[in-house]
Amino acid sequence: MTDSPVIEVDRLAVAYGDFTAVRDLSFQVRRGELYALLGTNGAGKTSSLEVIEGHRPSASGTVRVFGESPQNRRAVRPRMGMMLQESGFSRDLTVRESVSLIGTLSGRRDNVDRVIGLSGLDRKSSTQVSQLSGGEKRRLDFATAVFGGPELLILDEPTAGLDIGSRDALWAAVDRLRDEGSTVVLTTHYLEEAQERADRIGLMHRGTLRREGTVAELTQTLPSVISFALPPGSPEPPIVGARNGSFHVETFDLQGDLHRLLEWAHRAGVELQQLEAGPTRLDDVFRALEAA
Ligand SMILES: Nc1ncnc2c1ncn2[C@@H]1O[C@H](COP(=O)(O)OP(=O)(O)OP(=O)(O)O)[C@@H](O)[C@H]1O
Repeated sequence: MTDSPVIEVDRLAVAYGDFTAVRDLSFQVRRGELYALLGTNGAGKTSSLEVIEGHRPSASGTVRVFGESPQNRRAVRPRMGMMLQESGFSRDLTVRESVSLIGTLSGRRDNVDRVIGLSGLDRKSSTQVSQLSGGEKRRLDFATAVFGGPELLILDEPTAGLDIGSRDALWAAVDRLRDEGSTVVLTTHYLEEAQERADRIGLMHRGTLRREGTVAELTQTLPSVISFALPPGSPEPPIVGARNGSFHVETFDLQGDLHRLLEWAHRAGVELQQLEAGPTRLDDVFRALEAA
């Protein structure tokens, strides 16, 4: 059944001793989508992903990956590539040996040199893991995750510590996998990456899912902002919201209010200084979540 979700999480709880890190978490990831699980520090994203990856048992609730329990390694592992926050590479192995070993363990097939090239590690192929920089280690993590073009790719803060060129290369490789039909689950603190790429977003805070939807659905719950200043002696503008001599207007009708303001300024011959207008960003949704 191609329409069944790739991941189904139903009332998941994750506990560390007496501490419940994740509570009543439910969400589904559909085939081919990029689902971003975002949240504040300690919200429970990695704990949840670890259950999905089969690395951690749940305290309660159910998780299904391709319809199987994630503990069923034999069924799930060949179909899932993972880029964890902490990799477990042996320090003595070279890049090439690491990709080859993890590739074999994944149960998928690929050309080791192709994967090394794709991850920008060509010149480090014979270097030991212990001699790689932090960013190079992340590239190696990525190489092993995408080995063999998995149907499901789990990326836990994939671009943390990567320079801009490495980020671009990583996203280009993810885009190629998505073109081939792969499903991606992403956590990141770079909200612009999620805003640009996610089909849907789940927002976690203190162990629970607080919001879920497309970027448009999440951002339309908060007003957009228009801000500007006026030269001394200017007439009153048609929209209200004065603050310290400048104007800061929150609106759910950005286009209409901006149109009225510009028309008024044109007719009154008033210069709108430092004019800024823009839709709500994911950052604002995030801040509202933390403040709640
Ligand atoms: N091994 C552990 N033992 C005890 N508590 C843990 C352990 N791992 C995580 N926690 C706690 O569980 C909570 C959730 O942690 P988790 O790493 O899942 O959060 P996160 O959303 O991935 O955070 P971040 O964005 O900071 O990486 C935190 O309060 C954390 O301190």
